[in-house]
Amino acid sequence: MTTDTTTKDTAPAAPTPGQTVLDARGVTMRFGGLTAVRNVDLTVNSGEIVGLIGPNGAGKTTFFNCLTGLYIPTEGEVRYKGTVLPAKSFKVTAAGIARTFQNIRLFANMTVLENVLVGRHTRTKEGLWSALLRGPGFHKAEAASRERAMELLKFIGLDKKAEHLARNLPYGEQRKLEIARALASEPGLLLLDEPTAGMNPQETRATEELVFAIRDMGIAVLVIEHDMRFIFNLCDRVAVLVQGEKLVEGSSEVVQGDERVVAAYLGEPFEDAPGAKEVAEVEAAEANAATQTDAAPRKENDR
Ligand SMILES: Nc1ncnc2c1ncn2[C@@H]1O[C@H](COP(=O)(O)OP(=O)(O)OP(=O)(O)O)[C@@H](O)[C@H]1O
Repeated sequence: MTTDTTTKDTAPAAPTPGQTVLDARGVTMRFGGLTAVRNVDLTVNSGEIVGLIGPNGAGKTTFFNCLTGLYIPTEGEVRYKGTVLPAKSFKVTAAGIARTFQNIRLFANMTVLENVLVGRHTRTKEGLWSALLRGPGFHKAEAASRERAMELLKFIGLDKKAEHLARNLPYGEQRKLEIARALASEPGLLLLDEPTAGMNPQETRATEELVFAIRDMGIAVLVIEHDMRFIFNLCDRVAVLVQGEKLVEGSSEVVQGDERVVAAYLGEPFEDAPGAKEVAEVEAAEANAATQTDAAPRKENDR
């Protein structure tokens, strides 16, 4: 284990290099008779960007929900920096895990800045009475929060639109704003659920750069995405879920070259896959039958 001898004058989220930030063990989630996630182990270390991929319905979002206190896993344990996570999402955020959602969840009628300020509530110490009475402590805390929120907006390139209503932002910027709001809770681990969904190639490329910059700020990242180019460019490690189970985990090169992943993702049987020969025979027989039907003379009552 590495010993940290540096003084703590850096950003609060900066972890010890190589430290295990997330440690999920044996996570299983059942909904009645359906096992959406089965016995999944996954770690994320500081300084890492880890990808989670898999076909639709593989259990990726359910796994995220198990990590963030939205679901209590049927079995298994999730630790953040060595401590078992509480089973409430706001406590998970306070512990240091922030997330974005597959479907944008902004406050559409609030400004861009206000949306980020909402994300800071787990980091402000001022309580309800302080907020209601609006004493000096409240004003100081509010000014510090606004300053940090503006820093984050500058970081993601939305500072010039701080006073715009969230609903008036183009789609790609709304996704960025979600990331800024998640960062406002000063996480040590950021979970991104399909951050480039609906984006054009330029926006996707910019998001890639943004995720690298977030990692460089000392925040570990776990990202779900269907855009394979994005994932393989970005991630130090990629885990593949198929039907709730982890099929493969490794570097981008290892995962891309794994024929089971290609088969699971593209639904194409790989060479020597069980049943591949039978499928080929059936397809050949069907093609043959179709040719014969086309060639056969029509009967009188077919007209
Ligand atoms: N709350 C729930 N109740 C019952 N079944 C659920 C629930 N949430 C998810 N499921 C089921 O669990 C399985 C995994 O779903 P999940 O959304 O986690 O997959 P996913 O890999 O994130 O898919 P996608 O890539 O399409 O978002 C699916 O069969 C889904 O229908």
